Amino acid sequence: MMIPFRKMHGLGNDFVVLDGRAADLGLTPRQAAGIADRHFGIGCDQFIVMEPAPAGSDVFMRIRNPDGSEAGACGNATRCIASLVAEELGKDRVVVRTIAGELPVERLPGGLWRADMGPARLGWRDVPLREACDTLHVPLSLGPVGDPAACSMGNPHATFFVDDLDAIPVREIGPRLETHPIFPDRANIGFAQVTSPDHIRLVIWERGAGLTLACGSGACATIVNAHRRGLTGRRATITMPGGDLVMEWREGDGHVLMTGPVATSFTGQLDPAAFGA
Ligand SMILES: N[C@H](CCC[C@H](N)C(=O)O)C(=O)O
Repeated sequence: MMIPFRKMHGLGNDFVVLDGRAADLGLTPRQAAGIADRHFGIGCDQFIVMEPAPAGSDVFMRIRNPDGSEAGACGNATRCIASLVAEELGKDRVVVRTIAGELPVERLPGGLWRADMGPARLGWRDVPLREACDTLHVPLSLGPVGDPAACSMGNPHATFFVDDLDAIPVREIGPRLETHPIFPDRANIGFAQVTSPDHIRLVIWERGAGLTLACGSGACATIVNAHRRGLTGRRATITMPGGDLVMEWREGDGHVLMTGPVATSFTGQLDPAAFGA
């Protein structure tokens, strides 16, 4: 049985998007992993399925990494899915629901979308961490990095602030930090170089996906952790290999606003049975 898919990305953080709203697609984790495989499948950083909208939202977004793990947040995909549903509904503002909450997203001029990614969760149990500790200074170091700040955006993030981002061996230390026992659910690992009070360079080793060109929830965690550390204001542009996101950690409710582009690369049809049982 052939089913339609859409290949999308946000700053090169790419997704295969399927629509499971009319009927459960019945995909197995093995089929999802096969579709996400860059050699034997279509290839993507995350595998996204749209599911029926719970009350108070316009769509439910199910997020899986290529390793099959489910995630509670995906900022770049949130903008992409919002743009699809907004077009369908003829609206400029929609609500995307994930397992972590309701995310209002609005269309801005110039093809940009601003997502309210909800509040940053700052407690050690929120991240989560293995034991009680100050999430502003997590007792962890490896090679040239150490002393990260940690928070959750519905998924776990640790941010290492560095002086020279280009000197960090991300591919070597990223996977070791992702799976460090201090993170019982693993973690997305951000390496951030603050270049001014309103600009940060960021590279992310993503949980369950590895090195990506951009990470929306990672950018959210970075602006939060940078401001908590007194390194930036509440607003900053975050430059990742795939491009820029404009970020704000809003005063008052502590929600994180993320503004950036969306793109469709191509659409097609696929047969799930071709990717295993
Ligand atoms: N790898 C992440 C999910 C995708 C996050 C990223 N693509 C984004 O844009 O936020 C995790 O396991 O929590």
